[in-house]
Amino acid sequence: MADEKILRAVYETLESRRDNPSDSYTSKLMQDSDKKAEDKILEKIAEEAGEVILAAKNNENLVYESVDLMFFTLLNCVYKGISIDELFEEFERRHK
Ligand SMILES: N=c1c2ncn([C@@H]3O[C@H](COP(=O)(O)OP(=O)(O)OP(=O)(O)O)[C@@H](O)[C@H]3O)c2ncn1[C@@H]1O[C@H](COP(=O)(O)O)[C@@H](O)[C@H]1O
Repeated sequence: MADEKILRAVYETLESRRDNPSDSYTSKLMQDSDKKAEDKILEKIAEEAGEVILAAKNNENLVYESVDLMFFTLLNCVYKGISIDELFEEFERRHK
C-alpha cells in the first residue's frame, strides 16, 4: 500500500485508537486528561519539527523525520476531531 491510501489507513487506525481506548501508544496518548494529551502531542510536533530541520541541514534521515512530523500532525488532527477529508479538501482548494 505504498501510495496515498496509506494515509487514510493510518488515519482510520488513529480514529479507532481514539474512540476505542486500548493499551496502544496512540490510544494511551489520546486518553490522557485533555490538557496532558494535548500538551504531549504538541510537544511531539515541536520535537519532530526540530528533527526535520536538523535532517534537512545535515542531509540525512529526511524521509524518516518528515514522516514522524506528518504522523504527529495527523495525530493532532485526529485528537481534535478533524476528518481526513477536511485535510484533503483544503489541499484540493489550494491546488492550482
Ligand atoms: N506511524 C506511526 C508511528 N510513528 C512513530 N510512532 C511512535 O511514536 C513514538 C515516538 O516516536 P519517536 O520517533 O519520537 O520515538 P522515541 O524517540 O522513542 O520517542 P519518545 O516517545 O520516547 O519521546 C514511538 O513509540 C514510535 O513507535 C508511531 N506509532 C504509530 N504509528 C501508526 O499509528 C498506528 C497506531 O499505533 P498504535 O497506537 O501503536 O497501535 C499504527 O498502526 C501506525 O500506523
